[in-house]
Amino acid sequence: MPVSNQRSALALRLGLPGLGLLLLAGLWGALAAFLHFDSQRSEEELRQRVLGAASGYHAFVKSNLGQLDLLLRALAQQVQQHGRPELDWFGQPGARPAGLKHVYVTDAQGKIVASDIPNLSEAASTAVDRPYFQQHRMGQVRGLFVGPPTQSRVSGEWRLHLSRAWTGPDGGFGGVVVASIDPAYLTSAYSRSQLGQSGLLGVVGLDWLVRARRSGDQLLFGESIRNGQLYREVQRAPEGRFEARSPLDQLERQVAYRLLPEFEVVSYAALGKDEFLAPLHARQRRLLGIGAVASLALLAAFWALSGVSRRLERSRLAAARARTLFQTSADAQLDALLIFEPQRDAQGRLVNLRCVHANRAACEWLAPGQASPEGRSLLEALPRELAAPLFTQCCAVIETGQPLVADLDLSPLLGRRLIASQHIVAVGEGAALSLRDITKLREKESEALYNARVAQRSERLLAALTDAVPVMLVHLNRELRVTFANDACARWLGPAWAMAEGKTLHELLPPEIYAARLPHLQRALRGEMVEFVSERQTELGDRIFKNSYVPDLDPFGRCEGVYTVSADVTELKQTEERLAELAFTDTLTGLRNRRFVADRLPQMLSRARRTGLGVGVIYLDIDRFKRVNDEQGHAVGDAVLQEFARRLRAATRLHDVAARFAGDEFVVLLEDLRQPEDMVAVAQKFLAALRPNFELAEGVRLHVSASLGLAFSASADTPPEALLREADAALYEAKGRGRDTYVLGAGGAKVIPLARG
Ligand SMILES: Nc1nc2c(ncn2[C@@H]2O[C@H](COP(=O)(O)OP(=O)(O)OP(=O)(O)O)[C@@H](O)[C@H]2O)c(=O)[nH]1
Repeated sequence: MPVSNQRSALALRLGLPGLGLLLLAGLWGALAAFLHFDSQRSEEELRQRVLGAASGYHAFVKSNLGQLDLLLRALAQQVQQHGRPELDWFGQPGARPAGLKHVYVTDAQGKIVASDIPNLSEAASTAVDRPYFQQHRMGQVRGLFVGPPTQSRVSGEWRLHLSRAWTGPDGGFGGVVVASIDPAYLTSAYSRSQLGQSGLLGVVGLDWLVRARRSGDQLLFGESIRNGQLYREVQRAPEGRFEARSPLDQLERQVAYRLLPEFEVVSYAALGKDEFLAPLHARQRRLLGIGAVASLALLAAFWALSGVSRRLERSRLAAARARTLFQTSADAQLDALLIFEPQRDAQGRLVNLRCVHANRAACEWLAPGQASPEGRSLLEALPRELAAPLFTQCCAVIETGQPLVADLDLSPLLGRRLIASQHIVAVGEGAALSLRDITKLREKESEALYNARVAQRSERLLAALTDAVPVMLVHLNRELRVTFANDACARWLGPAWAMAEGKTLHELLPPEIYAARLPHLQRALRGEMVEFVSERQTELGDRIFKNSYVPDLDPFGRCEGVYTVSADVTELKQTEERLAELAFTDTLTGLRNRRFVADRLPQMLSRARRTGLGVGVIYLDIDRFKRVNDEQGHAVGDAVLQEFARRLRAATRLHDVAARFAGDEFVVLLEDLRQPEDMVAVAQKFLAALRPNFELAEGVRLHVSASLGLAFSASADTPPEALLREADAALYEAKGRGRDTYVLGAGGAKVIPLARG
């Protein structure tokens, strides 16, 4: 990040909270100053108001006491001059001072000698016990004495006695003149509008008994305040101002007082501090509230502003990171990327495109060996043959907003093969061009196309082959569902197999055939190669098939299905059978041959064990056959052999075997013989069959005889060779006996029981 950006970010990060704190400090500083000033001003106003009130009250008290004093002076003078006072004028309107209740005069003994009190009782007509009388009689008071308030014995009302001594005719103490006033009158100057509810007006004597005191509606008389602050203040100065909490009502007041030395009283006025300063306090609370709300609002505003600034900063950082990331990743990617912004003329026509970004691949592909296109116009930065069509395409994309995808052959420009896939998309007001190297992709595509064609050809070939071969080819998946069946299946197994794909073998095969095939299929699905031969009826008749079940293994050796290959081996089997037949047949005579005897004789002996019947072997040899050959020729010899064979076969039962053993030797195998003698009848039958002359071709007429050796056995334990040897030995003996006869072999006859049951 550039250094200037870092500085401005730091300034923004620290500046906003700093500014907020500064504003807060300023706000609270101004508020504190104002509150302080306001408080000072209010307290000063309180002081001035108290002083004003005290001053006014002082004048009120002084004036009223002065008037009463004048009255008492006049009264005392009148008494002194005339012996008794004239009190009638007190009753005249305007003559009686306000607040004055009564006046009376006492003699030197305290007896009330004149009074405006009507019907004064005897008990009440003396003032000898009154403090003011005693004070005057003792000569302790020279002027007006403002006595402490007393409560009337008669009415119970409070009275304040203002008294003055009068001088008797002898120049001594003559008595006192007294004016009783309502002490409340002294506080009648109390103005609620000026003093409020907790203000105070009061007069206290220097005996520190309250003459009268009013606060709000509360009046108080005669209370001692010697322990109060006023007492201490008056000791210090005759007038002054102080602040104190009243012990009487516990209210804090600003008090101003002034001594009236001529009446020995102190007048004082006070204002309740809380009440007077209540508007100030309310204002202060209001202002503090406003200050708190303003602070909160300020804090909230700055918090929001810092939040916005932090978000802005984060966004700016994220944008810078994204820009760097974009630049790095764009340079790292293999695709070429260019971003253009449009440049328009005054009429809004798109006249040029300016490249605002080109990554490394773009520089290498589109402007090889030249300066980066960044910051330059498309038409200048890129080779003309490339720039002109690109300009047209980009303009079209910008104007229509439709992306454009096309292939771009950069081979001529680069001198090497490079096919690029070109994508142009509208980005903002401009366009982004990206190019991807798809040379290999295109090569692979054409290779794939070629391979697909080859594969199609191979597939067609395979289909032609599989359909042409006389083999049924089927592929089954693991669920034994047909995925492929060649045409041969439909030809042999019926039209259902033409659409066998997707069907299960269970659906396609008759139940008994399916049951027979299933074990083989299961073995093949386990990975085993299975081969077997089966016969079945097909559309082309009964056929024999050689079946091979080949497991379809994937590269990991897992069996995914089974290929079944069923080849029609009917002809092959028939050929095999024919060949087998030929192998067991003597070609000259058509009888069985020596190999057949060797194959069948052991089987007969095995059967003999189960049936309990015997097996017989008759060995026959044509007598003096050599002479026939020699005299008649070999062809006649063959004809003799053929005729001999014919007569032998005719005389042999169907299940017995007549075979030419070799040359002129024949063997007949007999089964189910009860005893050796049963063979004798057969031998005689043979000899009888030979007896008629042999009528041969070309008029040749011959008498042919044969010698027979007979052997018998009813035991499977008898080796076939031994039985043949025994028959051969018997034949040899028959030859020795002159030929044309038979001999029953002795060995077999002796050891084998001839008959059973
Ligand atoms: N024509 C013809 N002659 C054969 C064939 N096989 C063997 N021979 C002849 O059959 C004759 C058999 O003679 P032997 O059995 O040895 O003697 P034999 O003349 O029959 O006299 P005995 O058997 O002692 O009565 C030989 O001359 C053989 O050449 C054949 O296939 N065709």
